[in-house]
Amino acid sequence: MSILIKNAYIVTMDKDGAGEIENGFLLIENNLISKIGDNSNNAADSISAGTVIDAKGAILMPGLSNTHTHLGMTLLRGYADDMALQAWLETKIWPAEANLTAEDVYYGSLLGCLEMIRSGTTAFCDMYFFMDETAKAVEKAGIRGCLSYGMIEFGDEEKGNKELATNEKLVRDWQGKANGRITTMYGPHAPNTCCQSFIGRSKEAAERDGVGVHIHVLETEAELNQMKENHGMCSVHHLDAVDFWNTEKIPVLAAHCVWMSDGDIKLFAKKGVTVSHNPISNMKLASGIAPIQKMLDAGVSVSLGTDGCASNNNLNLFEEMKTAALLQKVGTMSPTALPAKAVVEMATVNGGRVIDKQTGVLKAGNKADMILVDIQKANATPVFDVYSHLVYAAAGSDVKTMIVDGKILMENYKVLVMDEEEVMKKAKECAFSLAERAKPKK
Ligand SMILES: O=c1[nH]cnc2c1ncn2[C@@H]1O[C@H](CO)[C@@H](O)[C@H]1O
Ligand SMILES: [Zn+2]
Repeated sequence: MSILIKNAYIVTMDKDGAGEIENGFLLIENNLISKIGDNSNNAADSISAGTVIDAKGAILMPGLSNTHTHLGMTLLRGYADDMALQAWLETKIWPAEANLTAEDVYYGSLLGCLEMIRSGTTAFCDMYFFMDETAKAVEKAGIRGCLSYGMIEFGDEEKGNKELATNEKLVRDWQGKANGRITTMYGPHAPNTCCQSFIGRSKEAAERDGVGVHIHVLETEAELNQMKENHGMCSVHHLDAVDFWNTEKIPVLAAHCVWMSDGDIKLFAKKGVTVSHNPISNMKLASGIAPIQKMLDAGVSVSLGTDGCASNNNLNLFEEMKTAALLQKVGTMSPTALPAKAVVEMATVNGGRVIDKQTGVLKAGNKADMILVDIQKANATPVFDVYSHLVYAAAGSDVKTMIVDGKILMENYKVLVMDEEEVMKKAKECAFSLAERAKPKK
């Protein structure tokens, strides 16, 4: 199987390599990129391929990576808004989740995959329940998923053992499946919903199994205050005591990181932790503004995430890129903070690196995960600077074609891997039935 894409404006995101190629070609053989180059002299004409895509009028770039989602929560899009995080979780979200079924999570996940395909996201890191169902949805949709089970034990050892066993089963059953598109992590939920020793144990299990860890950390000021009151230190230092941030053996992914001190940032830089910045969720729940420019200056690898659809309320990383840039500028009162190219790097290179080292950059030998962004549109006229266009003017709905692992998932706006109408219909049925079951009993 080979695919040749030609006449594209290629944004490789390869710092040491090709950079941008105004009129380029890219050859895919099986699931890998085998060649990439300049086509202004029609060099691609001598290459034969099974499928040829003429990408004139489009940007070819690495697919985006969404490093923090709860995919099953797409069913709860718009279910509870305009609330503070703790009240939102305790009075609305957790009671609804208590009624979730496997079928709900399957269709919620499939709907999430569909939305990601339509808006340019080729890979994501998830933390939720019924993860077999999310894995099945990822298998069908053709994208790349790094799946963790959201473990919550509230200091209860017996519950903790069960939670660890459930996550372990996910790792055993799915790690490396679907030609490596499905990978797994351990997902201790947060430092204020899991105790320190449990989080330490989940890190040990992850190292034993050779997979990463994914956690929420310092999302709210309330968490910071609670940790200081109960343990005399912030969540980052509390978990450093069990060596949680050590990335020598496995990747460590920390979502939110809004209330990080300068010392926390230094520690993350030194340890090599990947941060998932979720600006829209942080704004919607009024959690605060994460110090992203400071993190980048300190050398922390920062990626982008949407969080679940109940706190965003979509999975559109183009919106997230623009919001990230704007929020940093207003947060630091500096218009030069978080410039466009740095944001694109977060959504591609940095996110890709934590999911699969062979993704996030278009270069020979990497996996063939990429998108075509349509620029024959009013909102793309003119394009002076491609990064500025992608962050400030482009929309998720401008993504016209997606290839993951060498397979075309969407071509010229047509999704090839599922019946869209059917998926939306089923997801809607599941969502309304779930809301009905979650109503308080009289
Ligand atoms: O922003 C958030 N902060 C903390 N928890 C969250 C957030 N969004 C979703 N969940 C919750 O995390 C668990 C995942 O396993 C779920 O209970 C989900 O509702
Ligand atoms: Zn979350």
